[in-house]
This record gives sequence, structure tokens and C-alpha cells, in this order.
Amino acid sequence: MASSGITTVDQNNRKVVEVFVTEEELAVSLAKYTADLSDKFAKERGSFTVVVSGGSLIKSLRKLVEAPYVDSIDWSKWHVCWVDERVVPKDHPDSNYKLAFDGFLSKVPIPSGNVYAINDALSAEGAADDYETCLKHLVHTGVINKSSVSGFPKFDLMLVGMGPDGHVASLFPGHPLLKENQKWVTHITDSPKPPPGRITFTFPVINSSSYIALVVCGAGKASVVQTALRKSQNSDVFPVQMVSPEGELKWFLDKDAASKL
Ligand SMILES: O=C1O[C@H](COP(=O)(O)O)[C@@H](O)[C@H](O)[C@H]1O
Repeated sequence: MASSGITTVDQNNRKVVEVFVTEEELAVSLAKYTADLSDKFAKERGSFTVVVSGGSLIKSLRKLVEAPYVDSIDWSKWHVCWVDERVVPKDHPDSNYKLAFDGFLSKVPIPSGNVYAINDALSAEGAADDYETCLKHLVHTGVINKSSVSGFPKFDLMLVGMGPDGHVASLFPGHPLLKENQKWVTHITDSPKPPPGRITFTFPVINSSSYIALVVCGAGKASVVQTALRKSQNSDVFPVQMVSPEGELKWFLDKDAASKL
């Protein structure tokens, strides 16, 4: 695949792959994509449920806190959750909450009650159960939709990164949690990437989403991107290959991540 502004779309318009010459261009496009969905869901259902990952994704959201979006988005409609979180205090350098707060959430007027951080006083297992209870309350009160297909919560938009090993959220290659199909939120105490204690959404929740943006940058991720987008879909080698939402999946790639396509 050439590396300049190329978009490919699958037959059902459900999987879109867009390649940007620079990460800067990717960030501009990601902001517009997010702002357009924010408008759509705020109008359609009076709220916009957004899930973020940690990692490099947060830096790629930087254009949302600049003009025109910082003033044009109705931030009061946003409800923000995490697709995964490290079980550390919220002010710890490893905290996905801290990363998102410092780089994004502290710069926009989302009501603090609409930002759902984990309870960092609990164990990994306790924090996962507590977060699932929080999601159940939000589904019960109609803030988060419920999928009529899967019965799992159906978020409006998930903004998700991918690790160089193909992990998404805290769902790592070969880990038994990849097969979890009952829980909404689960925990891991042996994460191969530090810190070891984490909570994570399960694949049934991830895959019930209306929209997923998979944001992947850098040459170190090119081989996994190649496998995920070019090889047979029959064998799921990497967790990222298991991302298959009810709605639309859009890959945002920079040219380095797309260099082996
Ligand atoms: O540990 C994590 O890693 C992934 C990927 O991070 P990246 O820096 O390689 O983009 C991230 O999506 C996840 O939320 C985080 O907990």
C-alpha cells in the first residue's frame, strides 16, 4: 500500500484503513472524526460515551484540545471510561488516568462526574469488579447503551491503541483473558508489560461498540499491522485481530506503521 493519504474500505463499509503521511496529519483527522461522532451522538441520544486507552493514543488526541474543537464540542455530553487501567494510584506515572488527565481531560470542560476512573484503593480483582458495577449502573440509567445483539454495554466510540506485540487494552497475546466471554471488566496480575496489575475491558464489551478507532503509529508496529491487515483472518495470532465491532472499525495508521502493507 502506498503511504500517502490512502483509504481502503471493506465491502460492508465496516472496516476502514486510513494511512497518513505524518502523525501530525493523523492527529488532525482523528480530532475531526471524534468531533463528528460527538455531534452525532449528542444530538441522537443526549450523551456521548467515549472510551480511551493509555499509551501513545493520548498524545494523538492533542488536536481536540485546540481550536476549533476545544470550543465547538459540547463537552458536557461526554462520558469517559478507560478500556484498561493499571492498578496504581491515580497520581502514579504508570496511571492511564493520569496520562489522560494531564494530556487531555484537564484541558476540556467535561464534568468531573462524567469521568469514570477506577477505585485505586482496591486490589486488581476488586477494582475490576467495582468498575463493572459502575458500568452496570451507567447502562441501567441509560447513559451507556446496551447492545441488543450481545447484551454487553455498547459504547459510542472507543479510541484504542495497540502495543508492538499486538495487544489491545490489557489483553495480551496468548493470555487466557482473550477468551473471557462473561465478564464486562476483568483483571490481570501477570501482565507481560509492567505494571503487572491491571484491569481491562473484555472482548465482548470492546466488540459491542458502535465505533472503534484503532490508532497505530511507528515502525515498531509495522509487522503486526501487516499480519492483522494482510494475512488470513482465520487465525487470530494477535489480540488486535480480535477487534471486530458491531459497528465501524477505523484504523488510523501513520506511514511508518503502514510501511509493510
Ligand atoms: O500498556 C498499555 O499499552 C497499550 C499500547 O501502548 P502504546 O504506548 O504502545 O500505544 C495501550 O493501548 C494500553 O492502554 C496501555 O495500558
